Amino acid sequence: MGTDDVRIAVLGAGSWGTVFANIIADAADLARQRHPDGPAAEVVLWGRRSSVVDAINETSQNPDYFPGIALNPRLSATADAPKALAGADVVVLAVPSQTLRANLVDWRPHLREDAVVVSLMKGVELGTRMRVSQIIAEVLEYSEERIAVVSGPNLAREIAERQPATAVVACPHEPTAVRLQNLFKSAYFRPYTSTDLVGVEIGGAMKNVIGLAVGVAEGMGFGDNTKASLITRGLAETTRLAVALGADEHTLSGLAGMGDLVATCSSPLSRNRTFGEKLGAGKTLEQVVAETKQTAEGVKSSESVLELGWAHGVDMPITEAVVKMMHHDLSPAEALAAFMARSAKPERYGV
Ligand SMILES: NC(=O)C1=CN([C@@H]2O[C@H](COP(=O)(O)OP(=O)(O)OC[C@H]3O[C@@H](n4cnc5c(N)ncnc54)[C@H](O)[C@@H]3O)[C@@H](O)[C@H]2O)C=CC1
Ligand SMILES: O=C(CO)COP(=O)(O)O
Repeated sequence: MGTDDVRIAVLGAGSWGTVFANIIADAADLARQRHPDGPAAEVVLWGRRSSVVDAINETSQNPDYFPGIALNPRLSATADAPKALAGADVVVLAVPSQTLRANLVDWRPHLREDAVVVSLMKGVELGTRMRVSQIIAEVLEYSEERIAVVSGPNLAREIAERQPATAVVACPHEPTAVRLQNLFKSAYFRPYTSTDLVGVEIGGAMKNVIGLAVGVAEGMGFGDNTKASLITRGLAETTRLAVALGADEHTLSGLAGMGDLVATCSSPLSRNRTFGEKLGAGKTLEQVVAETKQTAEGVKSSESVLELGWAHGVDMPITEAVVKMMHHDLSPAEALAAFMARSAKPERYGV
């Protein structure tokens, strides 16, 4: 590798980690076409299961998640995390957020001293109520210019098919966000920058919770008025929480707020919406959990975001209903009745 070349490790070969690694490999090819003498980027993907790793290396496909979709042939995979991390300038994290802390403790000794870490995760940690960037800062003891987040309307399957999409790369230190924007910008993936880490992360965590509620409404057979009402009041709830935590309210009308909320709540590809839909259609929580093979972050994060709301005096009625349905045996019909019986209010209230 040349001195300006970049090595990027993506940790997590599930749905989004695989597709994001592919975006970076495609972006690197595009950059090389435009500037043949410019720095090269090498992308390596870490996965837990050797069957997935072998398939990526041998067939340039991830058959467990995207059978038939051709990944960039320059994308390599390994089941050896220290090997993936060796010399990596940029480390991208794509595991379920409740598992991150334990994984990071294992990975920490293998990270380069000056590595930049990027979270693709959309959750809030149970117990600590920490956003993912806060977990990274605590475990790795990194300063803010070395921690970034990517979030937006990014249903992995569509981007695996190289359909056009946009996202936000957020870091309080703008030059880091711009550097990452350049590494991730491909012919079909257009990242914007932001310095509002709090707004981008709360938008990502909350859209999963609201996606569960919209899914329940879908499963109960309700139509577009109900779903539009939940999306809009969900955005109000998200914005109240984010602003209470220090975010810029405009972030929540952007790609990582409204954009992701609309994509998640409209799409049968969303795992959170699908989870809610099954519950709304009458399946038991145990049945739905047993049928859900991929990560539906909102199920667990609903509890931590509700606690964040309580701690900051923020009214979060949709989140509260979701928590009661996911964790306290409230039926969808009871949740709906309680929501509609709330006291009358002006459209805009609270923080
Ligand atoms: N799939 C999507 O469309 C998008 C997902 N995200 C976010 O990306 C994050 C990852 O989600 P997905 O890749 O979709 O989930 P996934 O369920 O498809 O994949 C998760 C991966 O993590 C691995 N994993 C599970 N438990 C683990 C553990 N304890 N330690 C290490 N690895 C473990 C699994 O083997 C799998 O490879 C989530 O926070 C999600 O909200 C963000 C944008 C889009
Ligand atoms: O984050 C996503 C879309 O931006 C993916 O949503 P789900 O996790 O609900 O599938």
